[in-house]
Amino acid sequence: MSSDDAYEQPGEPAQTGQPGQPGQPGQPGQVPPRVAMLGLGSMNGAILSGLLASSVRREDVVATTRSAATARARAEEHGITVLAEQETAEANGIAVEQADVVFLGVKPHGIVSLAESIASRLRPGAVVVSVAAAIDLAMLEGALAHGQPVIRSMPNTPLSVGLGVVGLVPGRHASAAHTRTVQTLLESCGAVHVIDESQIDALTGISGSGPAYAFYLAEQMADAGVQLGLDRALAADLAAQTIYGAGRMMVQHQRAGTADAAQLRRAVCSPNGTTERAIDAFDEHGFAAAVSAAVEASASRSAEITEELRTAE
Ligand SMILES: NC(=O)C1=CN([C@@H]2O[C@H](COP(=O)(O)OP(=O)(O)OC[C@H]3O[C@@H](n4cnc5c(N)ncnc54)[C@H](O)[C@@H]3O)[C@@H](O)[C@H]2O)C=CC1
Ligand SMILES: O=C(O)[C@@H]1CCC=N1
Repeated sequence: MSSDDAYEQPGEPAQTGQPGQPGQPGQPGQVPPRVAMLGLGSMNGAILSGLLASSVRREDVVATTRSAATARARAEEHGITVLAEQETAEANGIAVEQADVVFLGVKPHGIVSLAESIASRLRPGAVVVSVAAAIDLAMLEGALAHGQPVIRSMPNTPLSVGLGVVGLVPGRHASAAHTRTVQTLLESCGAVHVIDESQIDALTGISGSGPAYAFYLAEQMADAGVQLGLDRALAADLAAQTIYGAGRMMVQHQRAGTADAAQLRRAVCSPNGTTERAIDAFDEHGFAAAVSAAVEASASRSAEITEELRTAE
């Protein structure tokens, strides 16, 4: 390793966004917020798992689904109250009545009508957090009562295991205290960045869609291992544990300021060794261009959906 590649061993990072910080809801002396999760699919389900494992009491959560069968399955899985629209026409309105924080977790095209349907049932101080791609603050605020606090967010599914990352864009009526409540809640299961709305499409391209890029890389690594003669289970575990280990190592070093991704990569590449050949192969096959195009495509699609929904209004 050359001197510019040298890196020190970091301690455990302690900074904003790390789970396990003081001041989380649910700790002694703090009243945990009451939470409503409207829609309990991949994303809201991941947030719910992360919150229940860290900072929110089961009795303080009410969730909703469309079908009764899904409501029963999710209620059993998470040990919470889940109301189904199929059985209770007012399920979403009922779920939000006592809530301090309301997560809107349906597909983008359903967010505005969902917000409109609960507008009159929300407590005036309740903060509404949309997890939807592409739905901007103007659309959200326009669907709710004047003055209702709103935060646009872009989370990712590793929140379910306490290792997510979330971008938050506070709306006009979200006070510092509202933002702090949501930030503290989500910091119990991931890193949180408060950003400007102009940055959210780019953030979506990196961290919102990004877990899929890591899973795709793992799929391809495992497939390549099988082609080299490994059995599928071994190849899949080698790929998953390698991405997990590299990710944790990179986060620790980057946050401690001891090494960045490029330095860590170079430290694996022995001169004229195996990894150097692999990185050369990546470069010959256009790896950097492919990643750049993928992030750009996700960010552009987010902006495109915003335009589609705005013109459909
Ligand atoms: N899946 C992901 O990794 C991420 C998703 N998002 C956003 O999260 C939102 C949800 O996406 P997914 O969870 O992937 O979709 P999903 O389809 O898994 O979940 C949406 C759920 O909402 C339910 N639903 C629809 N209308 C409802 C209603 N009126 N009342 C109650 N439940 C209702 C659906 O039955 C479904 O189970 C989207 O807006 C997406 O942009 C954001 C970041 C990452
Ligand atoms: O694919 C999507 O549109 C959503 C938003 C970011 C991740 N999943």
